[in-house]
Amino acid sequence: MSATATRQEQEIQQRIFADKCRRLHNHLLSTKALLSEIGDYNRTKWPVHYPLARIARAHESLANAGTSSGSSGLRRSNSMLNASDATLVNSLAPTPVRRTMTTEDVTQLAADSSSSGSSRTAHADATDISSAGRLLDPSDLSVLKLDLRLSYHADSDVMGSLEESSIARLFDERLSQCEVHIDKLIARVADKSSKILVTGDLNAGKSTLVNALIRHDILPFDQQPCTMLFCEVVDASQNNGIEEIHAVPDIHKYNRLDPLTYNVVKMSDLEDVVMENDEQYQQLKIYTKDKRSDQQSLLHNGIVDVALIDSPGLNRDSLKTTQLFARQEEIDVVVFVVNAENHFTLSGQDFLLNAGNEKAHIFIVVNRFDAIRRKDRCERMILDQIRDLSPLTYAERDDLVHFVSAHEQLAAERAGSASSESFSRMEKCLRSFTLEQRFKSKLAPAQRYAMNVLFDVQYLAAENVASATKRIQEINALLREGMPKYETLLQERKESTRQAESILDDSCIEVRRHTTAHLTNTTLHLQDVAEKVMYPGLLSLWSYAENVLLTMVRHLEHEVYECDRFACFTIHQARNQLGKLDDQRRMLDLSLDQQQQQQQQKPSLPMKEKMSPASNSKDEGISLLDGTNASVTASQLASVGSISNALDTVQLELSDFIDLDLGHNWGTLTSISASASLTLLASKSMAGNVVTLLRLSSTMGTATARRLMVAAAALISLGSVFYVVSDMDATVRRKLSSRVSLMLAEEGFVQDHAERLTTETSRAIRPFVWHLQHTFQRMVEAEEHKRADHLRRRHIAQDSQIYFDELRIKAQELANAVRSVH
Ligand SMILES: Nc1nc2c(ncn2[C@@H]2O[C@H](COP(=O)(O)OP(=O)(O)OP(=O)(O)O)[C@@H](O)[C@H]2O)c(=O)[nH]1
Repeated sequence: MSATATRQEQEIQQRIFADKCRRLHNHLLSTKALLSEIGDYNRTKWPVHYPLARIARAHESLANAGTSSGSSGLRRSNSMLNASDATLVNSLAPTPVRRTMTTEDVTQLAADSSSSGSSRTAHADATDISSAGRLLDPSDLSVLKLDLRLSYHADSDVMGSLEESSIARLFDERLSQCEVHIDKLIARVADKSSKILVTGDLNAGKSTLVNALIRHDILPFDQQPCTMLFCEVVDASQNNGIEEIHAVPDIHKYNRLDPLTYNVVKMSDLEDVVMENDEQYQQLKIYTKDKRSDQQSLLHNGIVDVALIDSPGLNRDSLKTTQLFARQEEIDVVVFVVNAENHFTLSGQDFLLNAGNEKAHIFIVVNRFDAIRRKDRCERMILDQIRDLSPLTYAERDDLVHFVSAHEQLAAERAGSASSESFSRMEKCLRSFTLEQRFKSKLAPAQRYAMNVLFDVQYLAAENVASATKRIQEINALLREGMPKYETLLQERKESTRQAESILDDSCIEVRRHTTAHLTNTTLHLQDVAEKVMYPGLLSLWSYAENVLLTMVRHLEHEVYECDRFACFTIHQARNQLGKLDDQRRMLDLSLDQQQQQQQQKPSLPMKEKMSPASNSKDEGISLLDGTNASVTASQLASVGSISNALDTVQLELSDFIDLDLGHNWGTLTSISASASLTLLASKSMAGNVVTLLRLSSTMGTATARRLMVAAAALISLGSVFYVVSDMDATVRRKLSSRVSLMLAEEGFVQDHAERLTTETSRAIRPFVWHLQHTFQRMVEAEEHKRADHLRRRHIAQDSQIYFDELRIKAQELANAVRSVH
């Protein structure tokens, strides 16, 4: 193939690659937007349900399996792996990019979530969690898994104590981390250059390898750990062809054109800076020249700018290791250097697993192979490890796993002899992996990460559809079960209110009826009362009249008091009846509460007890129905004093003592005045009698007859006077009783008291009716509030069900689009 054809071929390849970059870039942006949207939804609408309980069960089953097999936890050491480590590593292996979740998967998931301990779960559980309490659930979640370093027990309260909101917060943080990482991936996809990170355990020969790759003894190497900071080696063409070393304190601020952002280090000082760096510099930027041609050199290759980054050894210290873990996110190719004498240490395994979240392919260089006596055995053992740690790398081991000696290569270079075959092949493969298979080295990691994120989103979306469906079913059941209770409550409220009003009305009517009848009867029979007063004689007539009056007043007072007592009794009875209604209400309240408790099946009884009606202040009205403070005494109702006051105005008058109208007791008069004629007896008044006699005498002719008549008239007058005097006590009683009756009638005595006692009765009973109505109202409102809350929660669950179902489809479509970039 001619040079022009090659160049044209390269240009076509570049354009195809650029198109893939653009498409992947867009898909990454969409994935990030999706995560951001989920974060918003998680924060504001529906705390995303996370399948913790399932993970806990998985952890427990793994722990049990671990106990029986005697496997140990993760240990950080340089020792070779033993058999149990290999088992563990197997369980830690990262997931390959998984197929998109189908509708059947979601259905299965929904079924799983509603039936705990399903076979699928049990199967996944047994292999998903590490025995170190670290959450690893590769069959379900990878990128969005929450690393809750807890020692779980499915039957312990740990899961319960992790509030939904706490999980949602942790999940939100995880989403944010993923968004940040996707930003880095976007930047990496957009970056035209390729970054190769050379990493591995301490003293694996990383620096020696970099030197060998650039054919330049530039990086210091030593038997002792020596690389203390990241050293990025790039072609001097990126620095106007000038070989220079920039020591950079802050890599984010580094600008080659701004000398303030770095210090230039002399080549002679490089070793000191690399070995003695005490956190002064974050990175060295080494611009160097590779004398070889574009076809041979990795740094200047005619296709992309390449940076080789030498890093401090993995197990140098935790800070450096953490930096390295963070750093590998922004590089395209990981060249993992393994010391052939040590194989993969646990630190190396950890790093590879972490990197495996997005990099399916890792370029592995097994260095110091010259020092190995039984090379085939070493090769076999290391490949076995790789198979477990990075299956896709193992699958392409011919291109991606190389057994070399960097030291020998450098020696050959110094001696001017040819490179070893193994090293040349390794270089060729690395060049191909970095330059020609740029999709695999640069885009595939981003694609893989996005696919894993989108699979996790689909998984969680399906989990949440199932969870929302379950919640809707639960709420529907609550609403269904609650409806008869609510209707009963409404019915009870209506009936009780009707009964309470009826008790009040009946009581008032009864008190009014009784008071009216009783006091009317009393006023009609006042004279009978007066008759009980002893008459002391004519001389004490005045005080007798006073006594009569007082006795009547006392009697009236007493009868009013009796009416009051009747009212009290009626009120008491009404309260008892209302109390019974309130007892029924409380029983109803209690039964509703108990049913609710049973429905909720919450063990937090103390809280519930506080809420129960028996101890709840909401029933403060109960006290109104009990005890002495509630009893109504007659004195509270009766205003008998007002009767005496009213009758105080009754003054004794002369007419109270003399009654000239004798008709009312003529029989008495005839016994005293026997001489009166029958005609006269029929007369109605004293004056009329006398006048009649005088008229009769004038009509009689004889003087004797006239005398007789005069005498008779005089006798009658005398008899009448005698009668009046002798009947004076009866007159007093009669006159006073009628005067008092009249006055009471005028004053509206009976009506006033009937009205007063009716009002008082109503006033005394009404609060109890109100209390009953009020407490019923509160119960109804509480029930309605509960129902409204259920409806609100159901609405949210329904929205979420739709949202997560759409999200699942969206993630599925996006995953398909990401997958199509190849
Ligand atoms: N036998 C042998 N020795 C090697 C090889 N490569 C490197 N070494 C030696 O191993 C020691 C460590 O080499 P370095 O290149 O400093 O190793 P490193 O991984 O960069 O070390 P740190 O940066 O300190 O982690 C040196 O003494 C090298 O000479 C090799 O292929 N074969």
